[in-house]
Amino acid sequence: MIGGNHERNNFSIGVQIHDKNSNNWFSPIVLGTGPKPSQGYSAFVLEQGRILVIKKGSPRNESIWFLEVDSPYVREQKKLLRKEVVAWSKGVRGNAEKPIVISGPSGVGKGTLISMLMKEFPSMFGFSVSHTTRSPRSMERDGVHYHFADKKVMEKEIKDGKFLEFASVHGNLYGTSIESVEAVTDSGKRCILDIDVQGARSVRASSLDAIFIFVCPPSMKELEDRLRARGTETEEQIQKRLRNAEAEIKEGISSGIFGLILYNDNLEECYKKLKVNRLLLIAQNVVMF
Ligand SMILES: Nc1ncnc2c1ncn2[C@@H]1O[C@H](COP(=O)(O)OP(=O)(O)OP(=O)(O)O)[C@@H](O)[C@H]1O
Ligand SMILES: Nc1nc2c(ncn2[C@@H]2O[C@H](COP(=O)(O)O)[C@@H](O)[C@H]2O)c(=O)[nH]1
Repeated sequence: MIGGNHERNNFSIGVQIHDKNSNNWFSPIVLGTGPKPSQGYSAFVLEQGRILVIKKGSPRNESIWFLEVDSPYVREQKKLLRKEVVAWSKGVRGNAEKPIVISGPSGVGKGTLISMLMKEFPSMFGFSVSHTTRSPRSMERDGVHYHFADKKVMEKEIKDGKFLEFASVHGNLYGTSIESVEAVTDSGKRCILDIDVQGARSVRASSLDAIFIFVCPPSMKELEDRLRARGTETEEQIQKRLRNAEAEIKEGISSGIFGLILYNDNLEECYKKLKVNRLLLIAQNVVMF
């Protein structure tokens, strides 16, 4: 049941589950941010374990919401949290631009390609600033490159449902907050997410309709050279990232998560392919370059 609650003079939208066997009602963990309390919502049960919530008479570009009850994302969260879980996700009617998820092993050039795209099309693309528990590099600024977070605080925020996805990557916690994605989409730009393969898998299982791109290095030797030349990691961290890279590349190429696989050999060539294949990306065909 989705309904209005009066709690300490605050009107809020609550969710309760009815267990037919015991005839009991209980409150699940509610992940994500639901619609703002107001009157005039309608709910429609959709296939794939989702309920569409829409406000009557809202303008075409106003947000609509999905309450995920039994989607792959919710099933995954139930397993992780060992509790009953439902999740709100935001949808947009009209010509909303799909977010772009870019993954690939550390050092392959994702950040470089994203910077080029944002520099050339500043009003078209916006970067989703992730949270991480790793320490900032000398050139990195809090709130610009990452939200540098305390592990306990971030874990609590994950439990509170503030993250679209999160993963332990190379020994640190990384995650995309719902707020970070909304900040970009609310500004009318297409959101770009630079996240690892585990994160991409979680986004794929969520109801965020995105385009998924995997960036591959021309060889492991070249990847190693790029990581070393960047000079941001210790030898131990480079070795860890290279070990993880092998599994990430295997999964990136074979998992079917990614609609486009780009080889970043020559940077300019790779960037051109990223730009000219926008139509192919949108069609979500698997293309190898
Ligand atoms: N095609 C290329 N040829 C040579 N060097 C490149 C190429 N693409 C990127 N680089 C260089 O490789 C290094 C790693 O690139 P970048 O930091 O963009 O990788 P990344 O995939 O974002 O890594 P991480 O996942 O660790 O953030 C940088 O020094 C960058 O200048
Ligand atoms: N699952 C997520 N992965 C993320 C996120 N933000 C970044 N990343 C990935 O982490 C590695 C390492 O990044 P680095 O900045 O320490 O070099 C890289 O592959 C990123 O794609 C996130 O929010 N979620």
